[in-house]
Amino acid sequence: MQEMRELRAGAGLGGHGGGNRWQMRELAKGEHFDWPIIRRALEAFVPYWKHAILVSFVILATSVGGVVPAWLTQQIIDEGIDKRRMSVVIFFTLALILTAIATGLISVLQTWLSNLIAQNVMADYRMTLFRHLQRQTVSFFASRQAGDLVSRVTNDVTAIQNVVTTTIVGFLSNLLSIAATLFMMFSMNWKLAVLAVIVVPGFVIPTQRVGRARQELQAKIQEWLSRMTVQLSESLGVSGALLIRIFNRQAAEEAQFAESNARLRDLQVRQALIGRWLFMWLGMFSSIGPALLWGYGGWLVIHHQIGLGVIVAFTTLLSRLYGPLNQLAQVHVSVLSSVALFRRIFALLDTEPEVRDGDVSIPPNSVQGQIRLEHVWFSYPSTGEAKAPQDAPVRWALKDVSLTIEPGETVALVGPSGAGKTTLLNLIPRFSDASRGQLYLDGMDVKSLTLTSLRSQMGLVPQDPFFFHDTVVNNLRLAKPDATQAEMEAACRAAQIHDTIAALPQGYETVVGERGYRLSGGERQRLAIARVLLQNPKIVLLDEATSSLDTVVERQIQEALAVLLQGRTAVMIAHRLSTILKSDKIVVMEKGRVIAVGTHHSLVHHNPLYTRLYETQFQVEP
Ligand SMILES: Nc1ncnc2c1ncn2[C@@H]1O[C@H](COP(=O)(O)OP(=O)(O)OP(=O)(O)O)[C@@H](O)[C@H]1O
Repeated sequence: MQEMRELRAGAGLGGHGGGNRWQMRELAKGEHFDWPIIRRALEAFVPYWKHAILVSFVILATSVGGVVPAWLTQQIIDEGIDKRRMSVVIFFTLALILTAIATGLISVLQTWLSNLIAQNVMADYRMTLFRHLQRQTVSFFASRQAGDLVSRVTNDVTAIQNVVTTTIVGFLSNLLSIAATLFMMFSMNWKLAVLAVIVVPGFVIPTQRVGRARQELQAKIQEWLSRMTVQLSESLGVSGALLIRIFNRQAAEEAQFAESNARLRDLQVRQALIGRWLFMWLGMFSSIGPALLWGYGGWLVIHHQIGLGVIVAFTTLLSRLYGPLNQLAQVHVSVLSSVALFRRIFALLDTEPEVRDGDVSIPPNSVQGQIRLEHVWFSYPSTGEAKAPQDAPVRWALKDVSLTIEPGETVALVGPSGAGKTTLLNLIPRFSDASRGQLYLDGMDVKSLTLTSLRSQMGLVPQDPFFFHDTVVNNLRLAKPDATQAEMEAACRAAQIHDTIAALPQGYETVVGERGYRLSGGERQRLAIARVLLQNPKIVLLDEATSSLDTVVERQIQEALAVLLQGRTAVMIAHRLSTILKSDKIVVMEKGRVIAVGTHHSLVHHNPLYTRLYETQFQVEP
């Protein structure tokens, strides 16, 4: 629930409007003025210091420009109209028009500059985050929700816009506006200025209090809304609907919905009323303030202490005092919500990649393909929601695994679910590093090699191969960017997939993947094999699909595999008897340990676990 709320809070911060302020307040809850974070956040603005200085001058000009019309109006009334001097009236009227044009132009400049800074800082952060995420290991992504990461890179960063416009520019322009207004008021008439300032608490305090009450209600509304949304999406989805009907939960579901429905209704009525009272109060005050001004100011005019123009000027200045004061009173919320946002961004930036790059670069296909594991132990780091308590015993996914795979050998990893087969396979391309022990490629410690050169030596056929939403050609070219059409077709022929691709609507130019043309499981596997063939690595890592396939597809895959394995070192998580029979060596794993190594014949009647797997799990082709 908390995570969802964080997501929502992050999601909405880019926009403007009523809910936005609530979300900022929600984010700011429990936050404090964390100076190191504020300093680090400001560092991102350093490259744009010239723009920042310029924008400060522009804000100063807008603030001063905002009070000038009040002074000009006073001049028109007191020096022009009152003294019947038309030339003065014309002069100051023109000045009024020019000021309006000038402030309009300056405000455009301000918007342009502040957006330029915000968008640049945002683009910098997006790039830094994306680059940083590219350096993370696969298990980093396994332990996080994809949606959360996407939201950090998009929404959290988008919220930086808010930091610039609301927090920095807002703070500065409100402060300067108030200063300019007060200066103007006190220089016109200090007595009236004091009266105007006395009225301030009447404006600011109720707005603050009612604002807080509204936000608390809004928090409750959001909570009930989210409960309702969860219930709706669960109960109106096929699986949920099925579950509800099987367990006869319709009545209970209705009761639950009725409760959130009623709560929402009551809360929203209350929220609407709170708003009404505030508007009534503010409406009243925005009339009472000027009324008091007119009353007292009128007395001063009658006693010849001020001109009529001063009162008129004061009434326009009043709005320039109360609005900014109100906003300034809320600035701590936007500062704190910005701190919370940057804290989230920095937390992500500070996660060190689990796998560090080595220095030694080996040319592609220069290795023999010997893989050696020496006393390898591995435990998955616990992160996020799955974080284990400090004193919890380490859960080893691999325990003291020692194994040598000779060049050109085909090795099948077998074992029950959770035995550690995938974990072992993932250590070879360094998707993760062993917690203890060493892994060698041709006698070289894999940690000493650069990740790029290490990975270019090996091809991977995962259990459920993934293709980008792109053409077949571009998905194939991931393996070899300069592959010619002929090379690609040759690889696809060898992998028994050419005919299938040729028959697609646009042949090799058909878009496949996520929302493109859906290839079947067997087709995906063969296309993945073609991709590895194109890459032509010395080492092949393969996670065989568990699903049963029909005879034709099965034969096609076996033929494709036969080509793939020729002259290469292969480590396969095997599920099919035919694959296992073809391998030179079978490694039997259980609970993270290697319990036996041998051929099918040496194991089948001598290793009880292997015998059991053989009898129950290995899929025998029809
Ligand atoms: N990302 C992860 N985070 C934490 N634990 C994990 C992670 N992936 C796997 N494990 C745990 O590590 C152990 C070994 O898992 P692994 O996936 O290597 O087994 P496997 O033999 O490949 O199983 P299967 O045949 O079901 O895929 C299991 O206990 C599993 O729960």
